[in-house]
Order: sequence, then structure tokens, then C-alpha cells
Amino acid sequence: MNSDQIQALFDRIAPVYDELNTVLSFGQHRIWKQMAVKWSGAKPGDVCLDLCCGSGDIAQMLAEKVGKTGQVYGVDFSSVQLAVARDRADRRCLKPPIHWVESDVLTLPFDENQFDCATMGYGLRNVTDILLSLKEIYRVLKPGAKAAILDMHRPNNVWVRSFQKWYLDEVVVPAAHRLGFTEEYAYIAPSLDKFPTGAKQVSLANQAGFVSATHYPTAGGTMGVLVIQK
Ligand SMILES: C/C(=C\Cc1cc(O)c2ccccc2c1O)CCC[C@H](C)CCC[C@H](C)CCCC(C)C
Ligand SMILES: C[S@@+](CC[C@H](N)C(=O)[O-])C[C@H]1O[C@@H](n2cnc3c(N)ncnc32)[C@H](O)[C@@H]1O
Repeated sequence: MNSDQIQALFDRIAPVYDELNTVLSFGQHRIWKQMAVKWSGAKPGDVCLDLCCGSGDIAQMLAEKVGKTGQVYGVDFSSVQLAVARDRADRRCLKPPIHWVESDVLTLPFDENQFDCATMGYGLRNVTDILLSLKEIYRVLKPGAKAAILDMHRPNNVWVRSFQKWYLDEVVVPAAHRLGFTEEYAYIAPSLDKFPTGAKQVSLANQAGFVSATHYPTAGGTMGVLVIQK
């Protein structure tokens, strides 16, 4: 899929996105997202960036962490996801208010060395150029700052991998089919098949210039968080 097709896909599924994530992950996605926020090192007063923010779960968690002296920027190229994000955050009257930015994360509209931390949830697997995306994150982070990148992962254990494939094909796609989004959710499995493993992600992060990079598998290896430091 090219970038326009990915953007259109996330525009289309925006109305069902949050609820399906909660149902299909049994609410666990919020725990995985909190892990990424914690490992990004976000603290009160920080200026943080949430890339591929979608409907804004992680940006909201960052806003709670940085408090009213901090700032949070949520970036996504799907205007419909951003509208959902803005609406959800407005209803919570968060302090600080989150700056919602419509942009491609491969060409971020920010100067270099601007952010104290960054997060990305389920975004890296969807960008068309992973190395370029990591280089852009590197460019906008301050020296010493960290980013935590959460995404699905292919587990090493063959039984868990079989379960994951079965779950995606036989639970996720049929659930989405009932809502009219078969193709959109059928895209997850092949995108995961070609997504680099944790070790390869570490190598790409090093290539992008990060001084340290560690991949932490979670949820039996079906998810992973790549933690990188500039
Ligand atoms: C946060 C989740 C999904 C995000 C997501 C990412 C994408 O790239 C998409 C692309 C296209 C359409 C939708 C999405 C999308 O929603 C929720 C995770 C749901 C997973 C499908 C759940 C996978 C669960 C694992 C097999 C392990 C289950 C462990 C559980 C604790 C029992
Ligand atoms: C699976 S959603 C994740 C949303 C949110 N981070 C979460 O964890 O729920 C992926 C998001 O990445 C966005 N995205 C994918 N590629 C992008 C790109 N190149 N630039 C900006 N946003 C992108 C999509 O529009 C979508 O909202």
C-alpha cells in the first residue's frame, strides 16, 4: 500500500477504531501504551511528541505525565483520526491542551533538537520508509532524549505465532467484517509479516544514529516496544 492508501484506510476506520482496539485486545492496548509512555522517560514540564497519534490515546497519557508546565504535540496524517483525537481530548479538558498537527511523520514540521521525548504507537509498521522515520525522530529529539515505539511483533515461539495468526485471521478480520471493514483489518497480518523483527529494528535505529536501542517484547512476544536514545 502506498502512503495515500494508508491515509485513506485510517480515515475510513476512524469511527470504529477505538472500540475495536479495546474489544480485540481485551483492554490490554492501554497497558501497552502506558508502557511506551513510561519508557519514553516523559516527566513533568517536558515537551513531548506523539507520532502517528491516531485518536490520541498516547498523547493524552503524555499530557497527564507532563502536567500543566509541559507540552504535547500529536502528529498524524489522517484528518479524520485527528478530529476524533481533538474531540476526545476536548471532552476531558486536559492540561496542557494537546497541539494536534496534521502531517506526514516522514517530513516533520519541527526544528531539530526540540523534544524531550517521543512516542509512536502502531505507526512504524504503517510508514512507507522505516529508516527515514527513525531518522526524522532522531532529528527532532534533543541529545540524550528517548523515544519509545510500540507495535505488534512476530513472536519467536511457533505456538504463540500460530495463535497470533489465527487470532488476526479468525477473530480480528471477522469482527471488522461485521462493521464493513474487512479489507482494512485484513491488511494487519501482511503488514506484520513484512515488519522487521526486534533485532532488525535495533539495527535500523543504530543506522539512524541512536546511541542506544533496545527492543522489549511483551504480551508473549505479540507486541514489542523499541526504546531508543539520541
Ligand atoms: C492497538 C491495537 C491495534 C492497532 C492497529 C494497528 C494497525 O496497524 C491497524 C491497521 C489497520 C487497521 C487497524 C489497525 C489497528 O487497530 C489493538 C490490538 C489488537 C490486536 C489485533 C490484538 C492482537 C492480540 C494478540 C494476538 C495477542 C492477544 C493477547 C491478549 C492479551 C489476549
Ligand atoms: C494503527 S494507528 C495508531 C494510532 C495510535 N497511535 C494508537 O496507538 O492507537 C496508525 C496511525 O498512524 C498514522 N500514520 C501512518 N503512517 C503515517 C505517516 N506517514 N504520517 C503520519 N501518520 C501516519 C495513521 O493515520 C494512523 O492514525
